[in-house]
Amino acid sequence: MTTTATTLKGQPLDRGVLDGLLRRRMFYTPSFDIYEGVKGLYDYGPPGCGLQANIIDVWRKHFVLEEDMLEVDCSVLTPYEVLKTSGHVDKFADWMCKDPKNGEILRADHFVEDVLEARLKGDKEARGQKAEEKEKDAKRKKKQKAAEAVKLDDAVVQEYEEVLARIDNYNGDELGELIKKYDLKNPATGVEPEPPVAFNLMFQTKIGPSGQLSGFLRPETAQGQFVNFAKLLEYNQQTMPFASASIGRSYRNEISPRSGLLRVREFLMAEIEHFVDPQSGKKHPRFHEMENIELVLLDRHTQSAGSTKVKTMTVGQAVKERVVDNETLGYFLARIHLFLKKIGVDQKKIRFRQHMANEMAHYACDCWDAELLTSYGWIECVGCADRSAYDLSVHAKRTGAPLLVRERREEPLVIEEWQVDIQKKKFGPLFKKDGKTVETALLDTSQEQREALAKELGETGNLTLDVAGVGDGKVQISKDLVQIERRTRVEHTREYTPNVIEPSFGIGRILYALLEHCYWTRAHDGGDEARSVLSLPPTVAPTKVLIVPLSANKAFDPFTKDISLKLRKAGISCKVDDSSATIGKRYSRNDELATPMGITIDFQTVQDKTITLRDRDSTRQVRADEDKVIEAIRSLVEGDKAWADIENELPIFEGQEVVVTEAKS
Ligand SMILES: Nc1ncnc2c1ncn2[C@@H]1O[C@H](COP(=O)(O)OP(=O)(O)OP(=O)(O)O)[C@@H](O)[C@H]1O
Repeated sequence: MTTTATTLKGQPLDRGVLDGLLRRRMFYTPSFDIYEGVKGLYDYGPPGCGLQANIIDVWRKHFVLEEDMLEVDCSVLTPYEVLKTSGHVDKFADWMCKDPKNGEILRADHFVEDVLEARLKGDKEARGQKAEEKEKDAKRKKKQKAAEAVKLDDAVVQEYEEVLARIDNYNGDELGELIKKYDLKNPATGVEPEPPVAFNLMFQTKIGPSGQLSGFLRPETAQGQFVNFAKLLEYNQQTMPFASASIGRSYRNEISPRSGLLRVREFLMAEIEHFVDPQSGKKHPRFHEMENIELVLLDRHTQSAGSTKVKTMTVGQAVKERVVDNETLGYFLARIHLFLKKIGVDQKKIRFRQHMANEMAHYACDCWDAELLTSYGWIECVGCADRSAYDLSVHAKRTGAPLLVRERREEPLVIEEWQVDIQKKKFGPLFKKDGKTVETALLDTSQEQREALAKELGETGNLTLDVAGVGDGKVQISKDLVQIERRTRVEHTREYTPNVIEPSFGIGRILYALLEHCYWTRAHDGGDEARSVLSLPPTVAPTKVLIVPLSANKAFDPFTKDISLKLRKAGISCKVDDSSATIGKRYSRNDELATPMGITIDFQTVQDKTITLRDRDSTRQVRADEDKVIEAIRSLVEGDKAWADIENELPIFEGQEVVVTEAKS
C-alpha cells in the first residue's frame, strides 16, 4: 500500500495549491482573521457548509435511520462533577514541554515525532536522493528549520522508525526519556525542552453569575448520552441492544493546533453509543450482513513488532480469528468503512489501526481507528472504542441512578452466597460520622472476603476490616453488630450494566481528507497550466448543478428561471452563473467548487426546449428536454445512477467541449 499522498489521478499532491483553492473558494477560512485569528479555530464558508451538511445528512441516513438509533442533542456546557466522575478531569490530558529559552510550549509527542522525522529525512538526503526530492525537502526544511543532511547508522534509522511507529503509546516519563536519549532540541532555539508535564485539554468555565458552579465545554458528546441512558432505555421499551447517536460540537484546548482542520480546538463530532449485553458475547443481530466486507487492518501485534504491514481480510474472518474482538465491534468497523466509501473517500487510503494497550483512552478496553491517508500521513478520522461498562458504572455509582438493565429471567436463578446483615441501630452510634463509610466497605466485600470474615467472626467473635480513611485503616467489628452467613437466594430478575461500543467521527477531519482524495488537476489543451477539479460525489457536493446561459441574450432568461425553479423545488441545490465570463471559465470555476453537473442554455434551447447536461469529471455532455435532464440529475444526486447510465439513456451531445478552449480564470 502506498504511503504518500497523491491526487485522484495519481499525480503527486501539491498541498499548497489545494490549500490555496480551499481558502480562495471559501471552503473554510481561519476564524477572526482580521484580528490575526486564533490557532485551531476555523469558519466554514458556503461550499464548506454545504459539504459538511451533506456529509452529516449521509451519516444520519446511514446510521441513525438505517439502524434505528435514538438521536439526542445534549448540552455542551457540562458540570464539573460529570466530567470528574467520567475521569476526564484527572486523565483527559496530553503531554507538553516548555522551551526554557523562548517559552514556546510544545506537544511532547509531536515534538519527538517532528525532530526524529526531520533527522530521517536528513539521513535520506545524505544517502543521495533524486534531485526533485531534494528540492522538495529543501523547500520543506526552509519552513521547518529542520535537520541537516546527516547520514545515520542503519541501527539508528531502525530505532527511530520503531519509535515513530509507536509514537502514540508513550507516557510523559517515556517521552522525557526519548528527548534525553536522542538529545532532541527545539529547532527554533537549539535548546532541549523541559521534561513533559500533563496538560488537561478541557476548556473550564463557570456556569451562572455566582461563579460557584464550575463546568467545562464538553470534550466529546458521549457523556450526555450516558447520563440519559435510563430514559433512553425506557423510550426503547426496555429493549436491548440499542444505540443512541448525537451530532454536535466538542471542544479541546489542543496544545499545538496544526495541519489545518485536522487538529483544531472546536470541531463537529458525530458519535454513536451502542449498548450491548456483555453476556451476549457482544454478538450483533445484523453481523451476517457485514461478514463479507473486506477491511485493511493494522493490528496491535504487528505494531508492537515495529511494523506497519497491513492485513486485508473480511470482517467475518477478522472476528473468527479474534483479530477484532467481537461481532459488534466488527459490525461497526464495516459500517464505518461503507459510510466512508459512500461519501467518496478513496478506498485505497483507508485502514483500520488497533490501539496499543497503553495508547487507549482511560475508558476503553479495545479501540480501532479508521485512519485516512493524507498529505499529513495517516490520520485518525473515526475512533471505534469498546468502552466496556466503564461510563455507566461510574455515573451510577456517583449518583445512585439505576443506569442498568433489568430483565425477567426465563428460569429463576438459585444462588448460594455469603450475605452480610448489619445491625444499623447499633452501628451508627458506635462509628458516628464514619458509620456510612464502614457500612459501605463491609457491603463492598467480595464473596471470598466474606467467607474469610465469617470464619474470623465465628472463631474470635470479631472481624477486622480494612477501611481507608477511618482511624488507622483497620476497623474491629464484633458479632453483635454484624452477621455473615451462607444462604440461598432466588433471583427472578437479572440486572446488568451494558457495555458500550462507540464509533466516534470527527467530521472536520473526514471532510478535509475527502477533499484531498477528490482533488486532481486537468490538463489544459490551451497550453495553460493544469486546472483544479474536486470530484466530490454528487451526493455530498455542496452545489449540485451549475446553470449557464450561453450569453447575456434576454431570450435565455425565462429558461434559466424555469430550470432553477424546478431544481429548487426538487430540493436540488443549483447556481446560475450568467456572468460575462466565457462558458469555459464558468465551468472551470465550478469544477473547483466540486459542482458535478452543468446545464447550458443555448439557442437550440429557445427553439426546441432541450438543454445540455455536462459531467464535471469527463466533461462529456448529453442533450435532452428539461424534464429528462432534471430526472437524470435527481438520480445522480440520490446515488441511484452513475454518469455512464445517463449516457446510455440520453443522447450524447457532440458539441464543442468548451472548457479546453478557454483561457484560465
Ligand atoms: N483536535 C481535534 N481536531 C479535529 N478533530 C478531532 C480532534 N480531536 C479529535 N478529533 C476527532 O474526533 C474523533 C474522536 O475523538 P477521539 O477522542 O477518539 O480522538 P483522539 O484519539 O483524542 O484524537 P488524537 O489522538 O488525534 O488527538 C477523532 O477520530 C477525530 O476525528
